[in-house]
Amino acid sequence: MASPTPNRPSIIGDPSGPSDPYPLHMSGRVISGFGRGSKELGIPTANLPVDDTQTPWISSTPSGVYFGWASIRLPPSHPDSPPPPPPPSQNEATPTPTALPPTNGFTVYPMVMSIGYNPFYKNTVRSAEVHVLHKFHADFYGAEMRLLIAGYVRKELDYSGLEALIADINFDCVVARRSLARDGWAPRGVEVAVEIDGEVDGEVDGEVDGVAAGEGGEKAVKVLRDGKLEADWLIRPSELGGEVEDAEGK
Ligand SMILES: Cc1cc2nc3c(=O)[nH]c(=O)nc-3n(C[C@H](O)[C@H](O)[C@H](O)COP(=O)(O)O)c2cc1C
Ligand SMILES: Nc1ncnc2c1ncn2[C@@H]1O[C@H](COP(=O)(O)OP(=O)(O)O)[C@@H](O)[C@H]1O
Repeated sequence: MASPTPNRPSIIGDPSGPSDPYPLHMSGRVISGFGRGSKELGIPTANLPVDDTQTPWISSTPSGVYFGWASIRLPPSHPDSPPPPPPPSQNEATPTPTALPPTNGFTVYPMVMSIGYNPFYKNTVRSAEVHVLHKFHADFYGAEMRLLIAGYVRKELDYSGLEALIADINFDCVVARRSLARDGWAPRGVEVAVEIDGEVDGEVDGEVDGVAAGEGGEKAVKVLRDGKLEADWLIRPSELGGEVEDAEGK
């Protein structure tokens, strides 16, 4: 049984971006798990159905921890739902050149996830569980979620205790944030925000809201607007349309 993994790198991959076979895609509506994430770990995870007819790569991918981007279409009733776009102005002939393309009600967040059997809990069914690196003010069961999985962090482990599992997951979150907060790993055509707790690539070169990164262990938010990673899958899915359903898919 494992203790928290010692001395592992806090940043993964070349600054230029993911390498083969990444990025991988996955999507579905958020379903319930065993209810342990929030209650036992303090780390909620949004589960997606594991279905190899929809997601052919999933049966051959190693169980373990992955990181990337989650795009979620929250229902209008959700407290974190983005405001609807303003109606087009009569006077505005062409959009301003800096305008970002519409995201069709989806918002893109950094995420870290586990695919596997959770050996600490000895699950018998393989699950895919996403911890979105964002503080939500309500659950979003039933919401449509799309994933762009950018890389692999580590294999899943059994642990000597809950504290060791939590410590490793918390470090996975650091790895995901630091790895994603680089233009080569950020989605193109959409603004994303990543909370970071130190310098990335030598300096925090995006817009920083709040305190300077790394000061006194406090976190800063790096806003990335110049991402290079092709991410149409997240923000302009071809089959978009239809009603945005409320929680639980109702
Ligand atoms: C980033 C991340 C890493 C994880 N690593 C492990 C692991 O190494 N071993 C393990 O048994 N479970 C691991 N888990 C799964 C948690 O045990 C799981 O999220 C928890 O059991 C909650 O499950 P539930 O949502 O079904 O209630 C990980 C989860 C996340 C989000
Ligand atoms: N940051 C977050 N990341 C993932 N899920 C979140 C987050 N914040 C709130 N949630 C909600 O919490 C649910 C997961 O809670 P959890 O206690 O792990 O239960 P379950 O076992 O049903 O997945 C998600 O389905 C989602 O609706």
